Amino acid sequence: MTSIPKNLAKTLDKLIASQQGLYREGKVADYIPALATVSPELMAISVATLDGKLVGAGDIQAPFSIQSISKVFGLVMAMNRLGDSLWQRVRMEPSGQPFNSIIQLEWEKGIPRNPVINAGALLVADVLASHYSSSKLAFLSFMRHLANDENIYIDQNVYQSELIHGNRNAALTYLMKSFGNIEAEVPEVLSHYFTQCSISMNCHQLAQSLLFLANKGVDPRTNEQICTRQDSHRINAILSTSGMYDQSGEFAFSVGLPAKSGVGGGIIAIIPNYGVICSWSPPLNKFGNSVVGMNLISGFANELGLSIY
Ligand SMILES: NC(=O)CC[C@H](N)C(=O)O
Repeated sequence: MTSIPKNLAKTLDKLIASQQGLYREGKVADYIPALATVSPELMAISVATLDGKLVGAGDIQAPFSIQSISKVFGLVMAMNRLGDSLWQRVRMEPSGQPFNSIIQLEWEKGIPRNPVINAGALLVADVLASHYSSSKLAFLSFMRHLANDENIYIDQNVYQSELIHGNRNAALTYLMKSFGNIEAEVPEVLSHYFTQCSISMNCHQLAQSLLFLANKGVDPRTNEQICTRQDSHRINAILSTSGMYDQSGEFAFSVGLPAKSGVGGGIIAIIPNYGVICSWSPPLNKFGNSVVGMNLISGFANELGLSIY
């Protein structure tokens, strides 16, 4: 069991100070033009613990586009709805390819490698779109419930930008549909997926929302079972092997925590039986992971010796 440092706030302040200027090593995502308008200099880190501490440093109140971090929440909803039959439509293997790659999907007959690359998340979006009468509303309600904040919103500017520039995601979904692995109409699936990616949240909200994954599926603030214990272990396993895309091996090697990144520059990392870290800094490396965000999480994890391996 990890020992909680008394001076958590000081540790986080020092980490933020150590990263000044390093955002220049990355590049803010611009394939979704609305994301390119965010200041590259913003950065934040939050840590939420199972015993109710919430500590942060930097721009912790600034909302950002959660992008692929939303894939974790979508997966929880789909696992709760479908149970084990979900795994007949999507696998749980690392892809060894960029997050939006198409090439593997045809070889593997429209079955995505895992639910956190785009193909897999679009498959999950199809599950939600076909099993909820209003999946977008259900998703937003789920996020508001977990964050305990009714003000969490969908950034319409980002949504429109994704819709206009979403040809690759459309191609992935049509390809899966051609193999019979998509039930709803493709535009409906895309609309759900872009909606969940366009949700804005800050580091404090994201860290708190994911505490259940560090606590065997139970939200420690309310004792509510958000997913089964087995599913929380499975999700953490998928995040460990695939959550940082084609840099997941390096992240496991150097940090050793289940994690998920998004092209908005956010990263969440689960510390089992302890809490959740969320970091944010918009400039990304070539894998689509935040440069400074990774430094912040690895700095914290290494200082406290948090690797699960
Ligand atoms: N890695 C990501 O955050 C990708 C999400 C983004 N909405 C996309 O589909 O390309």
